[in-house]
Amino acid sequence: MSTHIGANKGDIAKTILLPGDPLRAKFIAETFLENPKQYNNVRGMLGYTGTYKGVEVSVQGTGMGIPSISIYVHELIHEYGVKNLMRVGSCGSMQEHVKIRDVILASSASTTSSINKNRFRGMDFAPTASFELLHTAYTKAKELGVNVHVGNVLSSDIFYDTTGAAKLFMDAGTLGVEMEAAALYTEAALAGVNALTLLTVSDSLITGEETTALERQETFKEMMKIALETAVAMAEAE
Ligand SMILES: O=P(O)(O)O[C@H]1O[C@H](CO)[C@@H](O)[C@H]1O
Ligand SMILES: O=c1cc[nH]c(=O)[nH]1
Repeated sequence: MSTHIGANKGDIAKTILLPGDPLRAKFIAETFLENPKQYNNVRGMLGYTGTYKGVEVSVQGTGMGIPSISIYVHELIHEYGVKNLMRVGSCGSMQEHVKIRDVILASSASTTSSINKNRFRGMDFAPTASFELLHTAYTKAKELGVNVHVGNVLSSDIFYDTTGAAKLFMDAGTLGVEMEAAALYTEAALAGVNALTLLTVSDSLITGEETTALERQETFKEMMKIALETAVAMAEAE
């Protein structure tokens, strides 16, 4: 096992879905995977491996925020050899044309976190999605008829942000706000593996609308299907 994941080498698939919420990991495993086996319960951060359309896929909760996802992604890549990492999360819309229940594919992620400033000695690294995963996921989203947007998101360190930072990023066309994509992209880039963030819009910073828990579960299914179909396409392309 690694420090935070109680799996043996070989227990975790090459391609993984990463929801922030460990119960979303359980839901994905139980709803979509054949023969899901739970490989992790350390800190209640559930992880499972099963198959989807014959392709081995894992799903691992990552918790909320950059420090938490950074730990899981680092161990998944460096201790378990994971190569394709797809975050499946929720976000707040920052643009009028991005509606509740739409899906965003984050081509890039700005951040209010200082983590990359520290890593890159005060210089700005641009956390970017893998083109192959992004292109494949966009194609699958269109095939599934999902209302999808592609663009920049903001990975914020503060959920209840009263600093006014959100407005600066909105004015620059940022599509939505969440809390992890910039870290996922940076960890993946440093290791030379593929990463993508898919987000379902759960609320709007513009209108104040929110989805109910049930609505969120149902509409999150579209994002989950896009990610799983992308996993199959990546396996077929090998
Ligand atoms: O739904 P998840 O994947 O947790 O993502 C979003 O929800 C959490 C905040 O409620 C943060 O983790 C944010 O990034
Ligand atoms: O980080 C998040 C996630 C969902 N909605 C938000 O407004 N922020």
